[in-house]
Amino acid sequence: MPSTFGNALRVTVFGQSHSQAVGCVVEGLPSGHVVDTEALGRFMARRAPGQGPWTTPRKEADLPRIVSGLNPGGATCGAPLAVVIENTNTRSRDYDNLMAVPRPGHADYTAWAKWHGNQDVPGGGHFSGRLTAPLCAAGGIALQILAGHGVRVGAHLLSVADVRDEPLCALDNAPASRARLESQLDALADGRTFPTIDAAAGKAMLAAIDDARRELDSVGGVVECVATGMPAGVGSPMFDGIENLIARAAFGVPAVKGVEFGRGFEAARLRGSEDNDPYRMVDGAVTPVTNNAGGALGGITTGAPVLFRMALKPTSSISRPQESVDLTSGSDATLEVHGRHDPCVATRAVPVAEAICALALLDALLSFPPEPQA
Ligand SMILES: Cc1cc2nc3c(=O)[nH]c(=O)nc-3n(C[C@H](O)[C@H](O)[C@H](O)COP(=O)(O)O)c2cc1C
Ligand SMILES: C=C(O[C@@H]1CC(C(=O)O)=C[C@@H](OP(=O)(O)O)[C@H]1O)C(=O)O
Repeated sequence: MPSTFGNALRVTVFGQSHSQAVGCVVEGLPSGHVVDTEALGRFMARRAPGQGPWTTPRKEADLPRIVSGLNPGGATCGAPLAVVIENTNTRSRDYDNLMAVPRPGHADYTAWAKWHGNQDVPGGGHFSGRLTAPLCAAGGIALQILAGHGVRVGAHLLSVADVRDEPLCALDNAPASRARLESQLDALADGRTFPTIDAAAGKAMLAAIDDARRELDSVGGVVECVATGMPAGVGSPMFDGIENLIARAAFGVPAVKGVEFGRGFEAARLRGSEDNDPYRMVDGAVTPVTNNAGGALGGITTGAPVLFRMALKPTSSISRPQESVDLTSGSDATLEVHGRHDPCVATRAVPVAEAICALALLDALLSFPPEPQA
């Protein structure tokens, strides 16, 4: 069961929600990058559980311990970089009744169908959202390396249930829109606790999450992510394009059910004359005037911001009685899920979108850069 992705930059995640630790091994990082461990810690904290009533109450410090891959000066040294994050706050008894009765919507039944009882159920095992902690550790380092190349990545919670935030200003590539986008990213990076651009939208989202939680239910949401500063010509046609790499990584994030780029599904309702991004020469460079493509054509970057959205389903572990089956007796059963769960997983998936975006783009830059012009 390979839990690995990437080409020149390869990331393998390991661990289960209630094993001693989760972590990752990152191969192919450029050497000589001094990891800013404080910035990495701050990035990890944005994803960590136990932040408030809109997250699972499980408290974890989520300290990324880098156990290899750095030289004595703290710089990447060319060897595989390994990160370990301890699991300190597990409560496996919450899962006693789930050993035989799978939760609808979680991976309990599919894991049983594959491994016939050998799978690790508590905390969701290797399927847990907890595995996004090592993704953030690897992605947090990739973000720092990309920043050194002038690439900036930022994400926000575009919607929860029916409540929408102001969208990122990235479908238009005019200078005024680019300036507006940078100011949106500045605002999102100001240390705010809830990741919306519009604070009022954030408040309404929190209310929607709280309503669902009090009704023993959950809600889903959409995370929108952008990367600015990617040069044109990075990527590959067919199977290793920018969209392929990002989508492959995004679907590794538990609960992601859809990914779209640029105008996304809305483009299917437009005419070519509306959807095409015209070109103009700006300061001697070919520049798309608009960005319906979301920064890639033919799998290769256009130089406009790379823009994608990922849809996360509502949390499957809800406290209402649900219909399931008892796998040991082969009979129908009613299930009540106990324990600590996120009432909306999309809120904590915002830094995760940034992490997988950074990993995919750094991989693309290392694996499929533009060829030098003769
Ligand atoms: C950050 C994050 C936190 C999550 N927390 C929970 C949770 O508390 N309870 C739960 O049932 N699912 C949670 N999930 C989702 C499940 O892990 C996921 O639905 C499950 O592994 C099945 O995978 P699938 O939905 O991608 O098919 C979380 C996902 C993420 C990304
Ligand atoms: C611990 C995290 O989230 C966990 C993700 C998760 C799941 O099923 O995905 C189930 C819960 O696990 P537990 O029952 O052990 O509390 C969440 O708390 C985390 O994201 O760090």
